[in-house]
Amino acid sequence: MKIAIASDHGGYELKQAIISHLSDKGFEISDFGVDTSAVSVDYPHYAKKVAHAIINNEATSGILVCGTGIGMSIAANKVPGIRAAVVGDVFSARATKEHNNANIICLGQRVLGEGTALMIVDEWLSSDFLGDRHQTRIDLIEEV
Ligand SMILES: O=C(CO)[C@H](O)[C@H](O)[C@H](O)COP(=O)(O)O
Repeated sequence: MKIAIASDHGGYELKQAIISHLSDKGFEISDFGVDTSAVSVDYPHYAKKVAHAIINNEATSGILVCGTGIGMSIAANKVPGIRAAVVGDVFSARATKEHNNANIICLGQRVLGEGTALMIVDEWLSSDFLGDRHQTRIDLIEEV
């Protein structure tokens, strides 16, 4: 499983912690930046990079980190085929894979502690889409 990840300046430290955590577990990571929290950047550029990596099959799952996760999710969901979910708890992490087949999760460094964030990432990556009625609903989303 190849993971694409990016953050803005408001999510840099958590992005680095996630990269370290997932690298230790053997995941292949593509880091689309940023490389520092010291420079203010515009999160849509980074959401676009990860969303396109997913759509172009360069990665199977994407993780976006900003202050809240919200701006990243709004931007990523503009790309057709992207289902980006802001997640703040472990139950939702599992549900957004099982029910929504979210291909990107968005996390807020200014909202979440690092321990919770890493548990969310682990739960999402280890869960499976349930299909069936949930696929019907995803198909309806695509029609919207
Ligand atoms: O887009 C966001 C809010 O949904 C992110 O949290 C950004 O990281 C945040 O807006 C950045 O804010 P800053 O004041 O420019 O650091």
